[in-house]
Formats: sequence, C-alpha cells, structure tokens
Amino acid sequence: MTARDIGTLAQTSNSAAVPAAKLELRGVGKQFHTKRAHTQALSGIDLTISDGEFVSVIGRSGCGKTTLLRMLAGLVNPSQGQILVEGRSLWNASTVDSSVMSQLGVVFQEANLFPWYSVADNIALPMKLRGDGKQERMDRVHELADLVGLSGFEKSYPRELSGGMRQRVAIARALSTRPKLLLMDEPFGALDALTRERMNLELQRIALATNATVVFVTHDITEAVFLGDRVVHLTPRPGRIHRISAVDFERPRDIDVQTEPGFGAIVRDLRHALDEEE
Ligand SMILES: Nc1ncnc2c1ncn2[C@@H]1O[C@H](COP(=O)(O)OP(=O)(O)OP(=O)(O)O)[C@@H](O)[C@H]1O
Repeated sequence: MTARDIGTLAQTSNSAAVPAAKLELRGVGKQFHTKRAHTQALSGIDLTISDGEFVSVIGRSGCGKTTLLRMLAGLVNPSQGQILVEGRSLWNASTVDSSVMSQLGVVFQEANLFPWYSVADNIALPMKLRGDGKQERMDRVHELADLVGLSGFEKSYPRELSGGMRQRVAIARALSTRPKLLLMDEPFGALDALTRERMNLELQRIALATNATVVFVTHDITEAVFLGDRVVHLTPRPGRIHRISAVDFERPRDIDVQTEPGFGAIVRDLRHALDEEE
C-alpha cells in the first residue's frame, strides 16, 4: 500500500474498507467581488460522485455551472467548503494541489488547439509537458486517435478538421495523461445537432472504455439525460443544487433510448423545473 492509499483510507469515515469517493464537494461556495458587484455564484454545494460515474450538470445561464467546473479544474479557488478528489483536498486555501490536478482532464466549449501543431502534437502536449518520452507519446497518440475515431489524421493540422473532429482532438488531449476525472464544460455546444448526437455516442463509448469519472456541463436537457447516470440541476442566485435526477437506463445507450417513455418523463420533469424558475 502506498502512502497515498494510506492517506486516502485515513480520510474515509470507515477506514475498514470503504474507499474515498472519486470526487466530493462539501459545503462549497464561491463569491466574486468586483468594483461593481458582489456575486454569490455558488452556495452550499454538497455532492459525492463515485468512481466511473457520469454526472451531467444543467441550469439556467448564470447559475454557476462554469464556476463549479473551474473550481474542480483547479482554475478558481472556492470561497467556502472543500473539494476532495479520492479523499485528497484539491484546494488548500487559494493554492491548488498539483498532484491532485494531474488526475484531471479538462475540455471546454472551444477546442483550443494550437494551430501550428499537428493533431498528434496537440494530443501529446500534456504528456510532453510532464516529460514523457517520444516513443511513449507516439504510442499513446495512436491509441487515442483510434479511441476518438481520428486514426489517419495524426499528421493533419486543426484548420484541416471539422468542428467535431477538433473537439475529438481536445478530448483525446484531455485523455492523454489517463486522467481519472474528466471535466467537460459545454464541449459540444458549438456543434450542429447531428454532429452533437454522434459526439454524445462517442463520448459515452470513450467514458465506458476508459472508466473515467465525468462531470459534464450542458445547457441541453436531452444531452444531459442521455449521457448522465445522474443529472444535477442548479438554480441561480446563489447557485445551489435544486435537485438530482437519477437516470437508470443501461449502457451503452442507443440514441433510440430518447424515444422511451421513461426518458421523456425525466426530460419533461427537468424542463418543468427549469421553467418554474422563470
Ligand atoms: N470572474 C468572475 N468575476 C465576477 N463574477 C463572475 C466571474 N465568473 C462568474 N461570475 C458570476 O458568477 C455567476 C455564475 O457564472 P457562471 O459563468 O458560473 O454561470 P453559468 O451557469 O456557467 O452561465 P452560462 O450558462 O451562461 O455559461 C454569474 O452571475 C457571473 O456573472
């Protein structure tokens, strides 16, 4: 057992055998103070996410979805509460624990690729930055290109790819260091409906193949329900968890699951809950 395992076990309530949750938020809140406004972006967020779980986050504009994800990604420090990744604190006051950070992969709405790097070099960049050798990087690039359906495009440049392909490069890059936790903020928001549907299927396949734990922010209720094991609905001012809906359909899910009455009922409930906020 490593020192880290011991630390993880020590921080669980039952040190006998219960492993720490993959991700745990305890009383997390965030205020922003600017010259013009004090905003309570999030308040009292309690959420426990288990290993391999896919959690979608939805809510109206301004309810704190991106702030939540940015805190999980180590980009914004919480004003209150604690974020634990496998029992280890991500933030120590305003300082982020880089050893916890290395377990995370992040994908934003924009693919944010380096235009002068090939697909392979974009995918391998996080590995290069942490000092992995060239052969290891090349092997991993081919493995990932295959996983995200980009085999044969390794030497292409971002400008030669479609929007969906660029997003797949971004996903491959985020997966390159084998993160245990994948954080995605509206990754398919800029794509057309059909491409988005295909990307949903791809992402589900990738999440199952890698057993990654995923936190996925979206405005799209159908996408949230299709992908999620649970859907967290945030309400604004301040951003709080309004409710959490479980989605129990078996995986892998086919797009046709969306026509099942049970699926429609979950979507309808969430839509009504969002409408009631008006
Ligand atoms: N850096 C910042 N400085 C000041 N206020 C901020 C900052 N970032 C976010 N906020 C405020 O915090 C609140 C939550 O913003 P956030 O971007 O997290 O919401 P969101 O749910 O992701 O919105 P959208 O769906 O429109 O992307 C908003 O009121 C926003 O104005």
